[in-house]
Amino acid sequence: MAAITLTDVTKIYRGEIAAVRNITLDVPDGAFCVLVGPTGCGKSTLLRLIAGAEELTSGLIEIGDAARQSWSGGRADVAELIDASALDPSRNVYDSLTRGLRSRGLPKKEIEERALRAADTLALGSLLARKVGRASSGERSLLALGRAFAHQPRALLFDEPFAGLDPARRITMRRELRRLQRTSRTTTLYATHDHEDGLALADLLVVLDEGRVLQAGRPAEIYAAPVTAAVASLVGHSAMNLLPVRANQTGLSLEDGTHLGGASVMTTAVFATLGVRPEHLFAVTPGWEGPAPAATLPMMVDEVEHAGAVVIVHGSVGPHRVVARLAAAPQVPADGRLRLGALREHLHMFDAQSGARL
Ligand SMILES: Nc1ncnc2c1ncn2[C@@H]1O[C@H](COP(=O)(O)OP(=O)(O)OP(=O)(O)O)[C@@H](O)[C@H]1O
Repeated sequence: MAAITLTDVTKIYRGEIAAVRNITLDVPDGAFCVLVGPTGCGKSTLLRLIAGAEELTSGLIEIGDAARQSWSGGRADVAELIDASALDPSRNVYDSLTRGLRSRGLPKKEIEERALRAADTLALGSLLARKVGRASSGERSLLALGRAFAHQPRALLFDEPFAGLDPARRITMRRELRRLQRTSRTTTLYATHDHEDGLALADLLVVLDEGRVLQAGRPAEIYAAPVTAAVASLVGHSAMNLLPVRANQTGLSLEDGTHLGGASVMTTAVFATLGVRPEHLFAVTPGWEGPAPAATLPMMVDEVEHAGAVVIVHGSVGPHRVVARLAAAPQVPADGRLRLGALREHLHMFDAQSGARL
């Protein structure tokens, strides 16, 4: 297998659209790297550059001992870009699984062995004679995975591979992919909008925006200490609540003067952005006996949504929208006012101007 090293990689389309800007990144051999970021942040372009399907504007891409400074065409045995929607619907599943192997001229017996092993692992054995066009979208996603791992390239590149699947199927496929990747130790890059995918799958999580890397590291580190307010809003089960505050020794207050507590949070007076994740808020109801909150948000509740194991409460704190994910439905008084608390270790402070973590 192979490590992937990007040095100062830039892609500018038509001389003006900077899709990828000066990206330097090391993906260790055998790692599962997830690229997350909003639409248009450059995820697909980066994968296509690594696959050799796009010409680099500048920089260097190394995959093991194969390096690319200018475009010379991708080599599927080096880095293969997997796309379930690109499967030919008129082929049968077996043909589809083996196509890339045949074009590489591998011996017939090895092709058969690899294909049957992949079909067996993914429970596709009973579908081998079926036309791809007659397979369900979940089966096609499995087939795309099977092809990817049967080919055994040095690196695998996935671009939103499970985008069309229902949530339950998505989670199963995600687990399947992670299992196959762990077994084969194939260096994998996986692009997604879904930050939960990133948190669940990645050894290395890379947060992109506007063609740049905002932060790269272990998912748990990025979740616990996002380097900027922008990263905080891009990584988590849902976006972090961000509130502009004035902070000093006496605590945190909103621009309308509402005091939020937080006396020991900042020692110097600053204009800042307070960040707190929805899942880190709790309802401080009368008779509350849990830990004392370091800061409290007086919320005017406008919607309580029951979402299975959690309850999602929507409302506003001053003029700002706030969301809380609570373990149980809170008792909201008739006036709609609910005090939400957060512990010190769950309060994130960012510079109001630059967004940098304070
Ligand atoms: N062939 C192209 N020609 C011109 N501009 C392009 C081309 N491909 C992508 N872009 C632009 O480059 C930027 C990055 O696009 P890219 O598709 O890489 O983003 P993305 O993060 O994968 O988005 P999405 O999540 O929507 O797939 C966008 O502004 C896009 O419009």
